[in-house]
Amino acid sequence: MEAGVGMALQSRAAGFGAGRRRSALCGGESRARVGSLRVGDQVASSPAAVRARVSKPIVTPLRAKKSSGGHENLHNSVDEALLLKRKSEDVLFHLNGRCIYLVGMMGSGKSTVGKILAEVLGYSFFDSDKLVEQSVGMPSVAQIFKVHSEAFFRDNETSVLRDLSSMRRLVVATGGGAVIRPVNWKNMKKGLSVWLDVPLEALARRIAKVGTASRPLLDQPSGDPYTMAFSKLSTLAEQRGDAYANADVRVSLEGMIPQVTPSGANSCFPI
Ligand SMILES: Nc1ncnc2c1ncn2[C@@H]1O[C@H](COP(=O)(O)OP(=O)(O)O)[C@@H](O)[C@H]1O
Ligand SMILES: O=C(O)C1=C[C@@H](OP(=O)(O)O)[C@@H](O)[C@H](O)C1
Repeated sequence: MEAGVGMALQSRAAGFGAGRRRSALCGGESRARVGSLRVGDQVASSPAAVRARVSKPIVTPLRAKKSSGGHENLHNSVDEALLLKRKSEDVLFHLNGRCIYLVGMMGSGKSTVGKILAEVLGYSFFDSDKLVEQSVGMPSVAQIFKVHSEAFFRDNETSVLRDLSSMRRLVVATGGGAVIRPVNWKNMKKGLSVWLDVPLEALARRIAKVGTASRPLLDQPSGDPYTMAFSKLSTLAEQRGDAYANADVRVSLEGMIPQVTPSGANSCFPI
């Protein structure tokens, strides 16, 4: 593992919060750390540990927060939690410790969905953009593009994905452009790749809502944010062609479009 990326993984892991994850991710240096994660995984994969991990899905609190309350909502939440628990046990069995890589265009929800998925599965979550920022020692992807170049960012992204690919039980939100390099696919294919396929209109709406400052490929000095984002996203989608379709699984959000409100797309939660 290269020193920079190793450091980034270590500091990200150290900040991961819950003691359970800290003990799985912390300990040893660079390669040794990856090794210790594997050992921790085997321990944490016992049926009892898996049950403990999936007993507290976070989708329930998300729903509960958005609802107006009352018994019906509480019952829905309990049913959902049970359903989710059963599904996650099923998925965990088939995954057998392999990582999940979320791919998709900017704004497709890789980070948002990735955090939820990791929580539900009892996996650790990593955002490859954040790891690149940490390994380069810069606060944002935008700054890396500005001070260095897109090529420099892509090289670091490739290093991060290579390092992550030797680990287990992770959900990784990749950068939207990670799919353009075959070497990244070689690494992501060690796990299960999932393409969040969201229509460009919804992406542009989401991005216009939060602004383009953190996404240098979409950042424009002037113009209507929705129109500019839509136009750039269309060009990128065309350039990337079928690259996303290399993924093992495609989750299409086409059917969710009617639920997207003009004021924001949050009515889509949860996927
Ligand atoms: N399923 C969803 N429904 C509605 N909005 C979403 C959904 N997923 C993500 N978003 C919103 O879209 C924006 C971009 O999401 P994010 O997870 O950062 O995407 P990515 O990591 O793929 O670039 C965020 O403001 C997020 O709240
Ligand atoms: O599509 C792309 O080329 C990019 C997507 C971004 O990540 P998100 O998809 O998380 O926004 C980030 O890696 C960088 O700005 C380039």
